[in-house]
Amino acid sequence: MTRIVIIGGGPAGYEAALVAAELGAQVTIVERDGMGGASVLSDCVPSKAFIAAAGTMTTVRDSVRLGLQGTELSAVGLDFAHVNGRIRGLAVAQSADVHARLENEGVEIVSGRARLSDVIQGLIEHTVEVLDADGAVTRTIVADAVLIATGADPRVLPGAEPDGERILTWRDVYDLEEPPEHLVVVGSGVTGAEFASGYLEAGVPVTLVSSRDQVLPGEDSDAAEVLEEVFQSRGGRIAERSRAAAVRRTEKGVVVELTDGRTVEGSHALMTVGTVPNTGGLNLEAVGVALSPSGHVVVDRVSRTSVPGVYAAGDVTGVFQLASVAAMQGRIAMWHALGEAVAPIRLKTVSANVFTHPEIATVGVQQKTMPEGEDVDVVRLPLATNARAKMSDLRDGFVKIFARRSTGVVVGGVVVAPGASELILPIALAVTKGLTVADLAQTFSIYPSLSGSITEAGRRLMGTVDRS
Ligand SMILES: Cc1cc2nc3c(=O)[nH]c(=O)nc-3n(C[C@H](O)[C@H](O)[C@H](O)COP(=O)(O)OP(=O)(O)OC[C@H]3O[C@@H](n4cnc5c(N)ncnc54)[C@H](O)[C@@H]3O)c2cc1C
Ligand SMILES: NC(=O)c1ccc[n+]([C@@H]2O[C@H](COP(=O)([O-])OP(=O)(O)OC[C@H]3O[C@@H](n4cnc5c(N)ncnc54)[C@H](O)[C@@H]3O)[C@@H](O)[C@H]2O)c1
Repeated sequence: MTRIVIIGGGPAGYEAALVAAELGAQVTIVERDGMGGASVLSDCVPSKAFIAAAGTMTTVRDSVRLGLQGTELSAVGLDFAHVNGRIRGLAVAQSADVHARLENEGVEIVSGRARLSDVIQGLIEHTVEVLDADGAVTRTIVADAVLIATGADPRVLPGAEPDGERILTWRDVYDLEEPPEHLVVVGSGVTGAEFASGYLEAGVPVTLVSSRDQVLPGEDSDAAEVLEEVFQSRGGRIAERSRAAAVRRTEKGVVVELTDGRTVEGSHALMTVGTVPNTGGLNLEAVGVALSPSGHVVVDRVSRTSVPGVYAAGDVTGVFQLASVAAMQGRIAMWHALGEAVAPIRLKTVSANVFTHPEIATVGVQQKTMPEGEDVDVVRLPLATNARAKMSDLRDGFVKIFARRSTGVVVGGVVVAPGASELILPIALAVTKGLTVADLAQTFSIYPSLSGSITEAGRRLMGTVDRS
């Protein structure tokens, strides 16, 4: 029986464990915090649960525009202690579900911190040590294949070290009993944008410190523009082209010092300036596992590292920091290690969503990365022209589809809308399966529906397909 040891119980680790167990391997997973990993306990699941509560509050407040009355709709608020208590409970319950599922599938779960401990490089077997909280080795496990799935932690800006009270990382916010009087979010990547949007929707005054010309520098520019407009129209402030040099505590709150000498004051600062891969203490260099200049574990498209029999998946590889990609990299590693036929990961088909208000979902080819002169046509339909959107008073957002002019094959798309994370699926399916704009155009969508804009975009693009 092939022996597999997995270090880290996040989506990369637990999805890999499920595949390996199903294929009959003897699987041990070592986790230092809790099953589900940071994704379930502190990052993805809690943030989306908070955003769900805050979004509901905005929906109720905005329903005044649809004619709802009877209570003080425009003044409803969030009970932070309740919301955060519910989120902590939800994370623990989700972690317990993952734990139970793994146990049911026969996976051995070991609590502790693991590290590789091969004494000689190049052997066919690998050795993993498990350490307790005091650093004592409690167990040594021999494996035919090891998966490193240790994730990433918040990057700490020197001079702005989190204290868990006023200077926070995104993992500290669920301990707040009261809403911040004024939250300064430092960093406008996906994490910063989501928290800035979520807290604003929760009724908290927010200033977003963005080091770039536009928030969400990696996303579609039109989408980022819509987000900025909505954020500012709801009273959010954006300090553009502002790089934080340090964050200081004051008597009443915090001061964020910018590199150009300006300052931004608030009651709390939320640091969202990126992540660092969790490779420390794993003994990777000694075992010969190559790291990139950014400190991520280098992997190929079937999750192999530079050491035969040692695989890596998820945020520790820095490939695409998404739970879905982590899970797929983990599964692929196990299929490969256990001799199954496996296709290398196809990153061009990954769909991703920014859970702001409105949401921004993307898949495939994007304008920012498209080489000049590419044989690609684009159509953009504003949400405001969609009948269903009008009925619900949705004004901000659009559907954008990219298709090859020569063949009509759909190669990418962007949806900016409430629920964009659900609406992107037909476009993702088209990109993954090489469907054409005609396939979209000829699909019956419901009338009235937001997805009607996707089939309509297909019809518009049909007219541009090269028929020569
Ligand atoms: C605020 C936030 C929101 C996000 N929202 C989304 C989202 O909506 N959708 C999405 O797709 N992605 C989202 N992401 C990204 C997503 O959370 C990550 O891509 C995902 O968690 C990566 O999974 P992983 O298994 O690689 O690592 P993790 O989930 O970080 O799990 C790694 C685990 O390894 C454990 N570990 C580390 N070192 C050791 C060791 N030496 N021994 C034993 N255990 C160890 C850690 O305790 C941890 O539990 C979000 C990220 C952040 C920061
Ligand atoms: N919905 C989702 O799927 C989701 C949600 C959150 C995070 N994630 C993923 O997690 C990963 C990490 O995202 P992130 O947003 O935490 O990190 P990031 O590295 O993507 O963004 C950090 C931002 O902080 C800025 N920054 C750095 N130093 C700064 C300073 N001193 N002052 C001001 N700004 C500064 C950077 O320019 C950058 O724009 C990403 O790959 C992201 O896609 C995904």
